[in-house]
Amino acid sequence: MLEHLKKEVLEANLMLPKHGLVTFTWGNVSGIDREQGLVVIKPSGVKYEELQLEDLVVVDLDGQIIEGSLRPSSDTPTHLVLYREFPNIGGIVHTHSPWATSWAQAGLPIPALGTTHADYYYGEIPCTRGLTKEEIQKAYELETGKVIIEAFETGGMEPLSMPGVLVSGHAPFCWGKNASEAVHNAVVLEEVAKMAIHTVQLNPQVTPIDQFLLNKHYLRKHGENAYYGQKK
Ligand SMILES: O=C(CO)[C@@H](O)[C@H](O)COP(=O)(O)O
Repeated sequence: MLEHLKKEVLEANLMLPKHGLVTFTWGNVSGIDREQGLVVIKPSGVKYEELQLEDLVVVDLDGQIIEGSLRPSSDTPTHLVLYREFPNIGGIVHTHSPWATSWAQAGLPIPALGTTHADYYYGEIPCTRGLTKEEIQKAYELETGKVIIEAFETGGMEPLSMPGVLVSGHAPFCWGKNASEAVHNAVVLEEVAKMAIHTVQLNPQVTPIDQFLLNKHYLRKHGENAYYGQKK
Protein backbone atom coordinates (compact mmCIF):
# COMPACT_ATOMS: atom_id res chain seq x y z
CA MET A 1 0.00 0.00 0.00
CA LEU A 2 0.96 3.65 -0.54
CA GLU A 3 3.96 2.60 -2.67
CA HIS A 4 4.45 6.06 -4.20
CA LEU A 5 4.37 7.77 -0.80
CA LYS A 6 6.71 5.15 0.65
CA LYS A 7 9.27 5.80 -2.12
CA GLU A 8 9.02 9.56 -1.48
CA VAL A 9 9.44 9.12 2.29
CA LEU A 10 12.36 6.68 1.89
CA GLU A 11 14.13 9.10 -0.47
CA ALA A 12 13.49 11.99 1.90
CA ASN A 13 14.88 10.06 4.88
CA LEU A 14 18.03 9.21 2.90
CA MET A 15 18.50 12.91 2.11
CA LEU A 16 19.06 13.63 5.84
CA PRO A 17 22.57 12.06 6.10
CA LYS A 18 23.31 13.21 2.53
CA HIS A 19 22.84 16.82 3.65
CA GLY A 20 24.62 16.35 6.97
CA LEU A 21 21.47 16.91 9.03
CA VAL A 22 21.73 13.74 11.14
CA THR A 23 24.24 11.61 13.02
CA PHE A 24 23.70 7.85 13.54
CA THR A 25 19.93 7.16 13.64
CA TRP A 26 18.93 10.61 14.79
CA GLY A 27 16.06 12.28 12.99
CA ASN A 28 13.08 11.07 11.03
CA VAL A 29 10.87 11.96 8.06
CA SER A 30 7.21 11.16 7.42
CA GLY A 31 4.65 11.84 4.71
CA ILE A 32 0.85 11.74 4.73
CA ASP A 33 -1.80 10.55 2.28
CA ARG A 34 -4.56 12.99 3.20
CA GLU A 35 -7.28 11.10 1.27
CA GLN A 36 -6.68 7.90 3.23
CA GLY A 37 -5.59 9.61 6.45
CA LEU A 38 -2.50 7.43 6.60
CA VAL A 39 1.09 8.38 7.45
CA VAL A 40 4.29 6.68 6.29
CA ILE A 41 7.19 7.16 8.70
CA LYS A 42 10.73 5.94 9.31
CA PRO A 43 11.07 2.99 11.75
CA SER A 44 12.70 3.74 15.09
CA GLY A 45 16.44 3.31 15.51
CA VAL A 46 17.17 1.89 12.04
CA LYS A 47 20.46 2.98 10.45
CA TYR A 48 19.91 5.11 7.34
CA GLU A 49 22.43 3.06 5.38
CA GLU A 50 20.32 -0.05 6.07
CA LEU A 51 16.88 1.53 5.59
CA GLN A 52 14.70 -0.26 3.00
CA LEU A 53 11.25 0.49 1.56
CA GLU A 54 9.72 -2.47 3.40
CA ASP A 55 11.03 -1.12 6.73
CA LEU A 56 8.79 1.95 6.56
CA VAL A 57 5.76 1.91 8.84
CA VAL A 58 2.21 2.99 7.95
CA VAL A 59 0.12 4.44 10.79
CA ASP A 60 -3.26 6.12 10.99
CA LEU A 61 -3.72 9.53 12.60
CA ASP A 62 -4.43 7.87 15.94
CA GLY A 63 -1.06 6.13 15.77
CA GLN A 64 -2.38 2.65 15.07
CA ILE A 65 0.01 0.59 12.94
CA ILE A 66 -1.74 -0.28 9.67
CA GLU A 67 1.24 -1.89 7.95
CA GLY A 68 4.83 -2.69 8.93
CA SER A 69 6.75 -5.13 11.08
CA LEU A 70 8.98 -2.56 12.81
CA ARG A 71 8.16 -0.03 15.53
CA PRO A 72 7.55 3.46 14.07
CA SER A 73 9.76 6.40 14.95
CA SER A 74 9.70 7.33 18.63
CA ASP A 75 8.67 10.82 17.48
CA THR A 76 5.56 9.53 15.65
CA PRO A 77 3.11 11.14 18.14
CA THR A 78 4.69 14.54 17.46
CA HIS A 79 4.33 14.10 13.70
CA LEU A 80 0.67 13.04 14.12
CA VAL A 81 -0.24 16.08 16.24
CA LEU A 82 1.17 18.33 13.53
CA TYR A 83 -0.69 16.50 10.74
CA ARG A 84 -3.94 16.78 12.67
CA GLU A 85 -3.53 20.49 13.45
CA PHE A 86 -1.84 21.68 10.23
CA PRO A 87 -4.12 20.37 7.43
CA ASN A 88 -2.05 21.88 4.58
CA ILE A 89 1.22 20.10 5.32
CA GLY A 90 2.15 16.84 3.64
CA GLY A 91 5.56 15.99 5.06
CA ILE A 92 7.45 16.46 8.34
CA VAL A 93 11.15 16.26 9.27
CA HIS A 94 12.73 16.10 12.69
CA THR A 95 16.51 16.38 13.05
CA HIS A 96 19.16 17.31 15.59
CA SER A 97 21.08 19.33 13.05
CA PRO A 98 23.73 21.11 15.14
CA TRP A 99 23.23 24.79 14.30
CA ALA A 100 19.45 24.78 14.57
CA THR A 101 19.65 22.57 17.66
CA SER A 102 21.99 25.12 19.25
CA TRP A 103 19.25 27.78 18.94
CA ALA A 104 16.69 25.29 20.35
CA GLN A 105 18.97 24.44 23.30
CA ALA A 106 19.46 28.15 23.94
CA GLY A 107 15.66 28.54 23.93
CA LEU A 108 15.90 31.34 21.36
CA PRO A 109 13.95 32.06 18.15
CA ILE A 110 16.03 32.70 15.03
CA PRO A 111 15.56 36.31 13.87
CA ALA A 112 15.33 37.09 10.16
CA LEU A 113 18.79 38.60 9.76
CA GLY A 114 19.06 38.21 5.99
CA THR A 115 17.38 37.44 2.69
CA THR A 116 18.41 33.77 2.74
CA HIS A 117 16.12 33.39 5.73
CA ALA A 118 13.41 35.52 4.11
CA ASP A 119 13.37 33.35 0.96
CA TYR A 120 11.83 30.50 2.93
CA TYR A 121 10.70 31.65 6.39
CA TYR A 122 8.35 34.62 6.56
CA GLY A 123 9.73 36.12 9.75
CA GLU A 124 11.37 35.02 12.99
CA ILE A 125 11.58 31.21 13.30
CA PRO A 126 9.83 30.53 16.61
CA CYS A 127 11.12 28.59 19.60
CA THR A 128 8.57 26.85 21.80
CA ARG A 129 8.50 26.98 25.57
CA GLY A 130 10.05 24.10 27.42
CA LEU A 131 7.85 21.18 28.43
CA THR A 132 6.81 20.93 32.08
CA LYS A 133 7.82 17.95 34.19
CA GLU A 134 4.21 16.74 34.08
CA GLU A 135 4.11 17.02 30.27
CA ILE A 136 7.38 15.12 29.98
CA GLN A 137 6.16 12.38 32.30
CA LYS A 138 2.64 12.16 30.87
CA ALA A 139 3.23 11.90 27.10
CA TYR A 140 6.54 13.41 26.02
CA GLU A 141 6.29 13.16 22.23
CA LEU A 142 2.59 14.07 22.16
CA GLU A 143 3.21 17.09 24.38
CA THR A 144 6.15 18.10 22.17
CA GLY A 145 3.65 18.41 19.32
CA LYS A 146 1.27 20.35 21.50
CA VAL A 147 3.82 23.02 22.50
CA ILE A 148 4.55 23.49 18.77
CA ILE A 149 0.83 24.04 18.09
CA GLU A 150 0.66 26.38 21.10
CA ALA A 151 3.57 28.45 19.72
CA PHE A 152 1.85 28.80 16.33
CA GLU A 153 -1.52 29.67 17.85
CA THR A 154 0.13 32.30 20.06
CA GLY A 155 2.21 33.69 17.20
CA GLY A 156 -0.59 33.55 14.63
CA MET A 157 1.75 32.04 12.04
CA GLU A 158 0.64 30.14 8.92
CA PRO A 159 2.51 26.78 8.84
CA LEU A 160 3.48 26.82 5.16
CA SER A 161 4.92 30.34 5.41
CA MET A 162 6.77 29.32 8.58
CA PRO A 163 7.75 25.73 7.76
CA GLY A 164 9.79 25.06 10.87
CA VAL A 165 10.06 25.50 14.62
CA LEU A 166 12.63 25.02 17.37
CA VAL A 167 11.48 22.94 20.35
CA SER A 168 13.13 24.50 23.40
CA GLY A 169 15.78 22.26 24.92
CA HIS A 170 15.39 19.74 22.11
CA ALA A 171 15.77 20.41 18.37
CA PRO A 172 13.93 21.53 15.18
CA PHE A 173 10.87 20.18 13.42
CA CYS A 174 10.24 21.26 9.80
CA TRP A 175 7.48 20.55 7.30
CA GLY A 176 6.26 21.29 3.79
CA LYS A 177 3.71 20.33 1.14
CA ASN A 178 5.43 16.94 0.94
CA ALA A 179 8.34 15.02 2.48
CA SER A 180 10.84 16.29 -0.08
CA GLU A 181 9.91 19.94 0.52
CA ALA A 182 10.07 19.33 4.28
CA VAL A 183 13.69 18.15 3.93
CA HIS A 184 14.48 21.16 1.74
CA ASN A 185 13.12 23.44 4.47
CA ALA A 186 15.17 21.56 7.10
CA VAL A 187 18.36 22.11 5.08
CA VAL A 188 17.54 25.81 4.76
CA LEU A 189 16.80 26.05 8.49
CA GLU A 190 20.21 24.58 9.33
CA GLU A 191 21.98 26.98 6.95
CA VAL A 192 20.03 29.97 8.25
CA ALA A 193 20.73 28.94 11.87
CA LYS A 194 24.47 28.73 11.12
CA MET A 195 24.54 32.09 9.32
CA ALA A 196 22.60 33.73 12.15
CA ILE A 197 25.06 32.54 14.81
CA HIS A 198 28.01 33.83 12.79
CA THR A 199 26.22 37.13 12.07
CA VAL A 200 25.49 37.76 15.76
CA GLN A 201 29.11 36.91 16.62
CA LEU A 202 30.33 39.45 14.02
CA ASN A 203 27.88 42.12 15.09
CA PRO A 204 26.03 41.58 18.43
CA GLN A 205 23.97 44.71 17.70
CA VAL A 206 22.62 43.34 14.40
CA THR A 207 18.86 43.72 13.92
CA PRO A 208 16.38 41.83 11.73
CA ILE A 209 16.02 42.93 8.11
CA ASP A 210 13.36 45.48 7.24
CA GLN A 211 9.86 44.04 6.73
CA PHE A 212 9.80 45.50 3.20
CA LEU A 213 12.93 43.53 2.23
CA LEU A 214 11.59 40.41 3.93
CA ASN A 215 8.32 40.71 1.98
CA LYS A 216 10.18 41.22 -1.29
CA HIS A 217 12.33 38.13 -0.87
CA TYR A 218 9.59 35.87 0.49
CA LEU A 219 7.12 36.82 -2.23
CA ARG A 220 9.74 36.34 -4.98
CA LYS A 221 9.47 32.60 -4.26
CA HIS A 222 5.99 32.16 -2.78
CA GLY A 223 2.45 33.08 -3.77
CA GLU A 224 0.69 33.74 -7.08
CA ASN A 225 3.09 36.50 -8.14
CA ALA A 226 6.28 34.55 -7.46
CA TYR A 227 8.84 34.96 -10.23
CA TYR A 228 11.86 33.00 -8.98
CA GLY A 229 13.03 30.10 -11.20
CA GLN A 230 11.11 28.80 -14.24
CA LYS A 231 7.35 28.66 -14.83
CA LYS A 232 5.93 25.28 -13.86
O1 LIG B 1 14.56 13.36 18.91
C1 LIG B 1 15.15 12.32 18.85
C2 LIG B 1 15.96 11.85 20.00
O2 LIG B 1 15.90 12.87 21.00
C3 LIG B 1 15.07 11.54 17.59
O3 LIG B 1 15.66 12.29 16.55
C4 LIG B 1 15.73 10.21 17.61
O4 LIG B 1 17.08 10.23 17.63
C5 LIG B 1 15.24 9.47 16.37
O5 LIG B 1 14.36 8.58 16.85
P1 LIG B 1 13.73 7.45 15.91
O6 LIG B 1 13.00 8.15 14.79
O7 LIG B 1 14.88 6.61 15.36
O8 LIG B 1 12.83 6.69 16.85
